[in-house]
Amino acid sequence: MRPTRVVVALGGNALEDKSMPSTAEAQLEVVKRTSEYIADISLAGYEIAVVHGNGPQVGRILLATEAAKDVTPPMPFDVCGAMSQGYIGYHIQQALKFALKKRGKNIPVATVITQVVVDKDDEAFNNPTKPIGPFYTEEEAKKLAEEKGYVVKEDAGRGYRRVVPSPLPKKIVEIDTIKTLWDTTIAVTCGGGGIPVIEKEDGSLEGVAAVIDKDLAAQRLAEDMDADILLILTEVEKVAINFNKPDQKSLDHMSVEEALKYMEEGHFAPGSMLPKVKAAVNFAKSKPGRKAIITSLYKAKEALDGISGTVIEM
Ligand SMILES: Nc1ncnc2c1ncn2[C@@H]1O[C@H](COP(=O)(O)OP(=O)(O)O)[C@@H](O)[C@H]1O
Ligand SMILES: NC(=O)OP(=O)(O)O
Repeated sequence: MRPTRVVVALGGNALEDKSMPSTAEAQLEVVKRTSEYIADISLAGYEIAVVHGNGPQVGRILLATEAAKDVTPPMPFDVCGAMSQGYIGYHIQQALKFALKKRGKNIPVATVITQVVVDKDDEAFNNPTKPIGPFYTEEEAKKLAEEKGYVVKEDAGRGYRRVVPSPLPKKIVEIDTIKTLWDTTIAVTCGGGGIPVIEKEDGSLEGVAAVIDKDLAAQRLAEDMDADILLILTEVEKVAINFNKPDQKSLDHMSVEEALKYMEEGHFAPGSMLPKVKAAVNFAKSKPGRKAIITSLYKAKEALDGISGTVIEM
């Protein structure tokens, strides 16, 4: 029997600690901590690939390149996405390799700079929803909207952020490379949801200004790799209904049918929990036996052991 295949999607708290400065050095410290949890999953015998977010990081790269426009030409949006995959992947490679080594496991870890095809007519291009970069006050946000033409939105009660289009992931361009690597290597792939590209009539690809949701890209990857489990790691141990209300109730399990009903009732915030539940539902119903788990990074191993997290299955 082949080992259980798990696609791990890492949320923002796996890369950043809000109490630390938003520097590359601080990110590496957090990634070292995160890698201990991922290495434990690998040590337990699961075959894994790692997907990560990039909202704060790609936003900061864009700000830096805009701010430096008088000294060097600004980088296009898709290139900023590629840069975010590169430096986050580098940190994961370094930290995860070491965490595995400490556990006596000599497994290669490699980042695949990944392009993901989106539909050029995706309606997301007319309705930006994906928050990127830092948080702003309402006043700062209004000023940025006026001066730079940013679209800004309130982000789940946490402040204002720039939002960009987030089209659906259709096809992972480098999937054959990921399949080739799978048996020998932990691939860090589809970072930041993948660099969004559109297919042109002549078959060539062109990068576009957008950020794909990494949980939906992880779902695409999990299906393409015939994974058994999509493990979505975030800040909360379990998904809740009536979230942040006096009658909040954490869930150990949701059938696909229940999840769809809760979605319709508005229990999951758009831009945070909703895409995770959508990705989980899509994966769970894509083939019998597949399941998704949403839990915190710190409970990841326990969730795989069946004693934590919210399981979503048919
Ligand atoms: N129904 C819900 N149950 C649990 N958490 C929820 C719910 N609705 C919104 N959330 C919020 O969603 C957050 C996860 O989304 P987000 O921080 O955007 O993800 P990521 O970990 O990928 O960066 C949780 O930490 C929680 O604050
Ligand atoms: N690309 C993406 O989904 O990033 P975040 O998880 O940081 O929002």
